[in-house]
Amino acid sequence: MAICTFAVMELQFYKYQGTGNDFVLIDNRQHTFSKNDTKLVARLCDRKFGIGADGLILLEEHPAVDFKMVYYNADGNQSSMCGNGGRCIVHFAEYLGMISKNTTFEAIDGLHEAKIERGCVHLKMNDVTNIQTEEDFAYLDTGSPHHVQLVENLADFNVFVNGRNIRNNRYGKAGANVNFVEKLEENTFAVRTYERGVEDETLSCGTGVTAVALAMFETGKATSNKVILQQPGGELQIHFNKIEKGYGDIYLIGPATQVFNGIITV
Ligand SMILES: N[C@@H](CCC[C@H](N)C(=O)O)C(=O)O
Repeated sequence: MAICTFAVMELQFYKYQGTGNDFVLIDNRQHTFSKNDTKLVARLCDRKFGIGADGLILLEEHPAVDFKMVYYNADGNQSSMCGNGGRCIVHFAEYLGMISKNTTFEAIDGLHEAKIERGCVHLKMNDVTNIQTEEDFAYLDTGSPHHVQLVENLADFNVFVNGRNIRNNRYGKAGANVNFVEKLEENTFAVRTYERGVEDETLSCGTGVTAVALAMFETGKATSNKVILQQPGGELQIHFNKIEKGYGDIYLIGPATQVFNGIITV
């Protein structure tokens, strides 16, 4: 078997981060990037053999709204909604000159509106209607599935071991993302997340902090509809309204930054 392989294609990429959750973004309006190449996505996300990222996002054309977002986890598989990735792709669309300050785009969980204001992307998330609360945790879907659990002394908590156990043992084959939370002050929480598909702790998770804010409000541990979430990668805010069957007008608010761009031969 040959041990040497030759690269065949040059790929323009853009590396982004949103509160430390990092992504490779690709402008795929010309459909040059194959959507079913799990191995290639995993290699591009690999921190030693590739560019390095928690996920990869394709920006594609859409017939009715500004663009379409296609999201892959670092393991190479297409997955459910990514909130931080959603904020990054809005910044990317503005960088490409496709939008100005306001946009509507389609992701796997439907349409999202967003606006860019004073360096922050305000991303509207879908309504959340079903929050399951148990004695010591909550489970809800904010575009992606999330387990939310309060712990003491979050800074010293083993997120990797406990997150992986809960992800594998409680949620079966599909799994879930697992968020550990500590209340810091009224309506401010520290959050650390074990992410499905990355299979590790990430520095931030957008759908995760959305789940935490709603679960804390639902269980009376937050009293405001504006909640601050502090994660290892930085701070995000969630604003929302109580609606008849759950929560609506949910906004994930925070920065999104292009770190570098380049060409990789694949
Ligand atoms: N980092 C994301 C969540 C990405 C999806 C997740 N790993 C899953 O497969 O459920 C975010 O910011 O929301």
